Amino acid sequence: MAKVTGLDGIVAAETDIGHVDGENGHLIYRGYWAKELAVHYEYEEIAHLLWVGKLPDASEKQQFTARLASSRELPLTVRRLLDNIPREMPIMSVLQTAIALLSGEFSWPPTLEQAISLTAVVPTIIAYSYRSQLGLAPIEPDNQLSHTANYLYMLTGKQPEPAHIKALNAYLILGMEHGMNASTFAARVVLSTQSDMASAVSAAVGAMKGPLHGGAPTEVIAMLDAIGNKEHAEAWIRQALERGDRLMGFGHRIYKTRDPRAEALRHVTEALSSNDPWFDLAIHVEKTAIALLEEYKPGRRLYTNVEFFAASIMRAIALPSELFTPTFTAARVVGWSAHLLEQAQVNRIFRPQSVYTGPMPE
Ligand SMILES: CC(=O)SCCNC(=O)CCNC(=O)[C@H](O)C(C)(C)COP(=O)(O)OP(=O)(O)OC[C@H]1O[C@@H](n2cnc3c(N)ncnc32)[C@H](O)[C@@H]1OP(=O)(O)O
Ligand SMILES: O=C([O-])CC(=O)C(=O)O
Repeated sequence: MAKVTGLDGIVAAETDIGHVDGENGHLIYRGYWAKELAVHYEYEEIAHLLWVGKLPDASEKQQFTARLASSRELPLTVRRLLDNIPREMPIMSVLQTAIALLSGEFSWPPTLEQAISLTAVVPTIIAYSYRSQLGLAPIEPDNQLSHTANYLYMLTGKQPEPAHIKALNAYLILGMEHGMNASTFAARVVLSTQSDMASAVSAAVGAMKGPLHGGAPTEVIAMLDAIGNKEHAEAWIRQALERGDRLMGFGHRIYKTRDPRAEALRHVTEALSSNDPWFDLAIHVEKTAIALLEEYKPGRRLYTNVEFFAASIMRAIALPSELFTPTFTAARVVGWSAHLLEQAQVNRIFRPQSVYTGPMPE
């Protein structure tokens, strides 16, 4: 019998939120192409779409944006925690701990209000923790700025460039939702025990940080730095594949063609990075890697995933690599909480089976 691993092909839930069509390379959020939403709408509007089920009209958008902005401040308990946590703790671990702390104020069943307050506070926790690691004073949120602009502002203390806001907004929207990926599944499993939304999101953050999931873009930068220039790309990738290493930013359980988010992010990055030799190298490495993956892993259909160009876009807007996975988390918290609201509507505890392969008693 074939080894049972990874729940490959198993349907764990029905959802109205997002659809990942892996054969055709399509991603749909509640009936809309995600790649279109990313360039025509703002973070707040797509959060509304994913949580409430429809795009907001102008007055709904205004009210909803104000609601989200008014929840950005850190609760005192979280501020105290962040002031006392060791500085060298990775930001994802800080985030996981801070969200777990908030679970004391959350209870079953999950609500839209809870989704708003968690989503609003995640960028503040990231920026507070990032600045504290650098020995810098925190920047209070500016409620006149959009969710995306305020995140960049809290990181740097400077008014962000419009082109950076636009690019980050597109990335955050494309990162919000992706069906039953590992972190969303983890969140739904925790909530299915009638635990609270913050505990479920804290578990999702733990799943997100692994290098096979949301931790990959940092490794993409490391790979490109190690390759260094176009002339070394082929030899470097061959050696990696011969050692049995995985190329970060390539391969996907569902996409058997190019991830549509990679395509969309490549276009957004191109607009910011014309004449950037690093981006030129990234394009060359992508092409070389796809060809070599087919040579070393024939028939596995391994293509670029979102993380390859997530790394490029975050680098292009001058985010340091330790912020890559936290920034992805600031996007995905919307999808997690949308799934948790949905899970509560149809809840039944998740309890798959295992096949016992150990010895039996004498
Ligand atoms: C937001 C996201 O989470 S996007 C994904 C981000 N993660 C990465 O970029 C990490 C690199 N990619 C991977 O490790 C994988 O492709 C995953 C984790 C994304 C998907 O894994 P799975 O669907 O379980 O694929 P699985 O591990 O079964 O791989 C199938 C085959 O392709 C190979 N393969 C898969 N991805 C890669 C890769 N990136 N580099 C080299 N080989 C790979 C495997 O070694 C395996 O080969 P085999 O048949 O000889 O054993
Ligand atoms: O769907 C997956 O398995 C991983 C992924 O791309 C995501 O979570 O965005």
